[in-house]
Amino acid sequence: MGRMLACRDLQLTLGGTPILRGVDAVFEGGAIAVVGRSGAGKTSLLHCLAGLRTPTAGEVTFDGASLAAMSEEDRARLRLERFGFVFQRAELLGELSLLENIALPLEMRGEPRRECARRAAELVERLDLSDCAGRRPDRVSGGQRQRAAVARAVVGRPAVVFADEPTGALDERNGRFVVDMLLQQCAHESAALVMVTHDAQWADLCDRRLTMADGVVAADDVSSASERASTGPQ
Ligand SMILES: Nc1ncnc2c1ncn2[C@@H]1O[C@H](COP(=O)(O)OP(=O)(O)OP(=O)(O)O)[C@@H](O)[C@H]1O
Repeated sequence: MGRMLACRDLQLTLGGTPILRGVDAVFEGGAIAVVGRSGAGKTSLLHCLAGLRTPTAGEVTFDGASLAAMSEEDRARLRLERFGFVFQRAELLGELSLLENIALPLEMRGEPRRECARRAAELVERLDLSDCAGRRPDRVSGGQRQRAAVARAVVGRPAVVFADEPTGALDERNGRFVVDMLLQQCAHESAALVMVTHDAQWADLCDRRLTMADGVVAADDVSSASERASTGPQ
């Protein structure tokens, strides 16, 4: 895989305060954890990479194209068609069932109804949501909501899934289940995963760990999970 997503000398200043102070990184696929202390700039980096926020200086490119050079409409299309998102709280639409929420990105793209329904049903099955797919988000557990958010993020076969503290609202057991599902589904759909987390145990499950400190990349390591995988069984 080539240089799918990259940023060069990325800077973000908000209200006169430098938040990102020159971030260089290349994301070529696999699962990347973005870690670091509170306030280090993890969420700000994720928002810039995903085209949700315009950096003050520097550049983000996706498949070689600069996000800043695109019109807002083209960036919105990029987010809808090539990116998937999972936030700390699932942010599902309360008036729709889980199944309808999962199908929504495909419907917004104007895909045929039958295909939307087929694909959403496939994700419901894969994420073990069959029992509650017809219910609204306020009638299911936090773990089920977050699994539906994972399904919605991958339903459109994105190139990159951005997850910001996807387990923040869950207990450890449900958190582990959601991270496992997220990793599994991204691998299944060949999507890269960029996951902001403060939790070292989730970062260890990723292939790579980008450590942010004070608005810059302090370390960029291959994580132990990936080293174990490449070493193979002894
Ligand atoms: N709109 C804003 N205006 C001014 N400062 C902001 C704004 N948004 C965020 N910040 C500051 O930018 C810094 C980085 O925030 P960011 O949310 O990117 O960090 P983070 O590493 O994700 O933190 P956390 O782990 O607590 O979520 C923080 O010091 C935050 O207070």
